[in-house]
Amino acid sequence: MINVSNLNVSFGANQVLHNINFKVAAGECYGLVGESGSGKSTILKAIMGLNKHTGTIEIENTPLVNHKRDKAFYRKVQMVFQDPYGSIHPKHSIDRILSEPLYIQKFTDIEARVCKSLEEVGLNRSFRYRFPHQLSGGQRQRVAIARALITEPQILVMDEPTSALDVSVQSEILNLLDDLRKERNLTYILVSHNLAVIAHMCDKLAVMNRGVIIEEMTPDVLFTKSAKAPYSRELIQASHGYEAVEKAA
Ligand SMILES: Nc1ncnc2c1ncn2[C@@H]1O[C@H](COP(=O)(O)OP(=O)(O)OP(=O)(O)O)[C@@H](O)[C@H]1O
Repeated sequence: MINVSNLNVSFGANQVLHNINFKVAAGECYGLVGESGSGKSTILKAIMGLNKHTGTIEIENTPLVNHKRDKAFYRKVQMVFQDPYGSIHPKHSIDRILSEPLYIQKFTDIEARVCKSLEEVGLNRSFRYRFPHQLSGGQRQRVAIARALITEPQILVMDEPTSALDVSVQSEILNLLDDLRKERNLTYILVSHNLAVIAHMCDKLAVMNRGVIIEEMTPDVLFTKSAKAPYSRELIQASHGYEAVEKAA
């Protein structure tokens, strides 16, 4: 479904991604973990065409050209950001926020789709007439997820989608994302610094350090502490998230 090969990104003389290679199968959740500054967000931004890059990014065996992304791309791939307050327009009603992508993609049954998408993320219809500042952080992230999914993309790319939320709300949103993936056979790429989140959500993960993928593994490697690379072992040892993983196991 997604095939990234020899991806390189530089900002001026500073090369921040070095030969990144990974594949994500349809219906899979692929995690990216690593310290702050390791290049996780830069990979997502390259996929979304938000920064210049070299190398190849293929979606369903079709290479994306340069860093430009067209309407057909956004029909297939959508992004959910860390901060729902920053990613949805603060002065637009929820109805307008959810309707806009439908108009852009030339859907006709807009009202029915808006109501259905609110229902799917656990918000009732009355939310249509509210504004972002009237919602809690968790409700705003539900709206951001509804907006990302309203045009029925196949792929969601997510950058720390729960880290701006209260701990009590984080698992609700993660469970919602997990359920939606299973219901719709969606493909996810999920960035998180929290190994417990990645272990809970992902089928496979890549450990990153300084713009390089150090090791790819399945979540059971986190549970069994059987990472191969010394850096991955250190990251797992150092992670509070890993303690949570151990407790949950
Ligand atoms: N627009 C930019 N201009 C210059 N340097 C940038 C830019 N965006 C990112 N970088 C640099 O690229 C490197 C990787 O950043 P990136 O945000 O991808 O890391 P990250 O792993 O997502 O970190 P975090 O977990 O803190 O979000 C960092 O050194 C960062 O300073």
